[in-house]
Amino acid sequence: MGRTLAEKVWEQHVVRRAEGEPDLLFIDLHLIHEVTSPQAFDGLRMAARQVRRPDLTIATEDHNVPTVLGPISDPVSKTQVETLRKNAAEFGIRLHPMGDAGQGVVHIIGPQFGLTQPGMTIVCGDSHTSTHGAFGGIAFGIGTSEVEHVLATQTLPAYRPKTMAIEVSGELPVGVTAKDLILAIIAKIGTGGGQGYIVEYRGEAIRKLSMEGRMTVCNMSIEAGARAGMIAPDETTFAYLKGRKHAPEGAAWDRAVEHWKTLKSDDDAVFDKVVEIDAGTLTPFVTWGTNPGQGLPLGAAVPDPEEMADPTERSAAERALAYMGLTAGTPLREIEVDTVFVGSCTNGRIEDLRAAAEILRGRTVKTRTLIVPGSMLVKLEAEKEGLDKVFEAAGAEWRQAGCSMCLGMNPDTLQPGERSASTSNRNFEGRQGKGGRTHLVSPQVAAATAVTGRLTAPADL
Ligand SMILES: CC(C)[C@H](C(=O)O)[C@@H](O)C(=O)O
Ligand code: SF4
Repeated sequence: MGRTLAEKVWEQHVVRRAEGEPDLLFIDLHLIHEVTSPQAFDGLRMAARQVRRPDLTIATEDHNVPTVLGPISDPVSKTQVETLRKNAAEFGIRLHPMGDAGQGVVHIIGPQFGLTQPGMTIVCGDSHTSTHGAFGGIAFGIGTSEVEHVLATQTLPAYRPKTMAIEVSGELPVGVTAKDLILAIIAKIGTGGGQGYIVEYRGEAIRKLSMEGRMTVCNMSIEAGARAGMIAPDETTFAYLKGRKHAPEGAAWDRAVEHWKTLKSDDDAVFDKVVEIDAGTLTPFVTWGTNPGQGLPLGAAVPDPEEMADPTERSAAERALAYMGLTAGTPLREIEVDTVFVGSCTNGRIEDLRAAAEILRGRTVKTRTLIVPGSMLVKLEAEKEGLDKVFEAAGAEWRQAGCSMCLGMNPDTLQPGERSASTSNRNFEGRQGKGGRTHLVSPQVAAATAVTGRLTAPADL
């Protein structure tokens, strides 16, 4: 019987297997940030251990950094960042600190440097590590004790998840993006729908996505509860990687591509579960609630919990509407927002910024609008293209790289009761600041919303 892509990559990394025990996997790349690493390094110190493979480990500062130039004023954030610097120096780990040209959100810098490659196992103490699966590897988030294990041994014990195929047939209509697709997928299968699975996104619509789009899709796998998300590498993947700083070169590149071409599910591979979606039926998607599965097409209205048959779904919706300050039946297009955030590891890449700039060019924003490049390199690229000027002319704020308003761990937050349209991946209660209300959207919808002050698609402008 044929094997799935996930099974192939997994098998290639098993260094020890024993009956009734988790497999011990070799880890090809370990990404580190300031929030989930301090105790792991403390553990190493206490056990007098070294980092086994500093060459396969890379750190960046992202969650706690301010996105305006200047020092960190919050004492907790400052300590976390200083601790990471101390640990990186002591254990010999490459670090991209604030102000460094390589700094950025951990899931943006791996791919941009070509560190993220097909067929790899990649881990990080961060749930959105699934982003890297867009290159055809197995990438997943781990807890801090696992971070310590990987630092010490470059291996990780893990049980192999089941496999799910999400087949996306057809073509995304004009104006419908990878973000709309993944929001629609999560609304369909639910925030627990992927639990226990590695999802492989397949089909014509996936093949047509750029690497940026594929990363957006894989990024949010975790929001459907999946352990990881992945997409088989192809010419789009190879073209993206070629010439990047850590990509193989010359003969090594040719050998790598030969291997990468074998990384796909066999035609007769059997998935434990298959979900089918027709991309052609999709329209821009937005969330109305407090989990990423509570989403609807922008043309719909705020749903009525009374009409929900499932009691759990109904009470979740009631609570969400109360928190979000929304009334059932209100057209989503009439919801007014105070703030627009374009950024994060979901939509903080160059293509996302270009899309937002295209809409904002020659227009003026009605809301506070933060445009935050996912990395300093994205910032540089955007500035070379003059996108910063477009944003500033429209009245938006152009910032330094970081997680920013994706989560309230730095100065970019919502005030209680404030409402945002945000290109990030989580709309949980308080996610962007205590009492803040979040609508997850694509960069295109975010930019159009900034122009009107209401949830808007570019086609409405
Ligand atoms: C702070 C970190 C542990 C967290 C995560 O694991 O994802 C954050 O990145 C998030 O997006 O919620
Ligand atoms: S940008 Fe948001 S989702 Fe991504 S790592 Fe940072 S906080 Fe987590």
